[in-house]
Amino acid sequence: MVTYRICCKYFISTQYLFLGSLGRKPKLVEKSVQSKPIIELRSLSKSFGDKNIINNFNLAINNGEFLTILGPSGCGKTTVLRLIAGLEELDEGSIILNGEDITNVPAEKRHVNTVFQSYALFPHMTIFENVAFGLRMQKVPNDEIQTRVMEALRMVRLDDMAKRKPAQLSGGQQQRIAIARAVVNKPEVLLLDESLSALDYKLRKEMQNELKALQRQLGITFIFVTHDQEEALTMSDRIIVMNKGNIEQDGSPRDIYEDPKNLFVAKFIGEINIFDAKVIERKTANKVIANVEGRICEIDTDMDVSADQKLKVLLRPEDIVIEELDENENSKAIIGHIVDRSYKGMTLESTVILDHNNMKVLVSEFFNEDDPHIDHSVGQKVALTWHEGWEVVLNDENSQ
Ligand SMILES: Nc1ncnc2c1ncn2[C@@H]1O[C@H](COP(=O)(O)OP(=O)(O)OP(=O)(O)O)[C@@H](O)[C@H]1O
Repeated sequence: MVTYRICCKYFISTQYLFLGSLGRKPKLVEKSVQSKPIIELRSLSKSFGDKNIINNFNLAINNGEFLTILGPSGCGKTTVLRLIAGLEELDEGSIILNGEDITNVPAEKRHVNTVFQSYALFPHMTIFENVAFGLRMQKVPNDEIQTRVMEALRMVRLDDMAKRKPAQLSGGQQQRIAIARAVVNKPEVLLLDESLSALDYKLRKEMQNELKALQRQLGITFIFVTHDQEEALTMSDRIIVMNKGNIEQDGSPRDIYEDPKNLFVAKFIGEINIFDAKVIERKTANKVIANVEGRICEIDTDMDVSADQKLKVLLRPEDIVIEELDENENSKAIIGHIVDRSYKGMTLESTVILDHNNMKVLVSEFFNEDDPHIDHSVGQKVALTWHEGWEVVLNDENSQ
C-alpha cells in the first residue's frame, strides 16, 4: 500500500512538473474503435402524454465502441436506451442497426440486449438456468445451450457457481450473471442502464474495470447509461452529455473534461472555477489580452472577440497555481486568502476566497512532500495564477 502510494505520488508529481514545464496537459493514448456506425439514431422524437422528452435526437454509435450517455436525472437517457431496445415506440424518426432499419422490428427480434439496474434474475432458478433462459425460449438445442452458457459464465469468471441460486451470490457476482445472461445471446449491442448503481463504492470501482475489460474482450458495442460523471470518464471511449432531451456535447472523456463546450457540461463534469473576463485586445491569432478577475493576462482563444467583450474563463482546480503572496513578485496574480484546506490522499485541496469579490475558488495541488509550496495554511494570503493554455474560454452569452 505504502509503495503504491509513493509510486502514485511520484508518477503524478513528476507528471505534474513535466506538464508545468511544457505548459500543456499530457497526451493520452486513446483506444481506436472502428468508425463504422453499428447504430444510427435518426431524428428521434418521443413524448409521454403532452410532455416532449426527446426531440430530433441524432446519434451514430460506432462498432466496438464503449459509449456512455451521461446526464442529470430525468434528461431522457433511459428513454433513448429503451427506444433502441424497442421497449418504447418512437413518435418520429428511425433506428438503423448495422445498415438495417429496425424501427418497426419488435424488441425480441432486435440483436440488442439490455442489462437493467435491478439484475432481475429469477430467484428460484440456478445461475445456469438464469443464463440459459433466453436460449431455451429460442429452442436452442440442449448441447449448444450447455456450451454457450458455460462459455458465458467463464467469461465473467463465475463458471464454478453455475449450480448456485442468485441469493447465494454477492451483488457484484449477480451483476456479472446479468451480463452473462445478456452476452450469451451474442447481441451486436449491449445496453446497460445504470447497471452498477446498486453496488457499494468499492465493488462499483472493481466492476467498472471488469466491465471495461469485458467489453474489450468481447468486442461488442456497449451503450452505457449513467448519471455518475466519474464512472463515465473512467469507462468510456466516447461520452454523450445530455440535458433536457438534447445532446450538449459529444466527445472523448478527455474532450468533455478538458474542453467543455458550454457551462452546463463544465459544471456537470467535475469541479470547475468560472472567472469573469473582459477582452482588452487581441494579441495573436489565438491569444487575447484580457482582464480576468482583475488579472491582466493572456488567454488562449481564437474566438472572434472585440474590446470590452465579456467572456468566461473556466479553470479546473488542478489548473490553478497557488503561491504565497509576495506583493513584488505576484502583482499580476489574483489575490485571495485560504479559508479551508483538506487532504485528499494524492492531492491537497484549498478553498480560496478572492479579495475583490468574495468568490470561492477551489484549488487542487498534487501532493509532493518535497515541494515547499504545498505548505500553505488556512488564513494565508495567496496569489493565484494558472498553467498557461489550460484555461477554457467561453463566450459569456453562450455560457448560460
Ligand atoms: N412511461 C413513462 N410515462 C410517462 N413519463 C415517463 C415514462 N418514462 C419516462 N418518463 C418521463 O420521461 C422523462 C425522462 O425519463 P428517463 O427515465 O428517460 O430519464 P433518465 O435521464 O434516464 O433519468 P434517471 O437518471 O433518473 O433514470 C422523465 O421526466 C420521466 O418521468
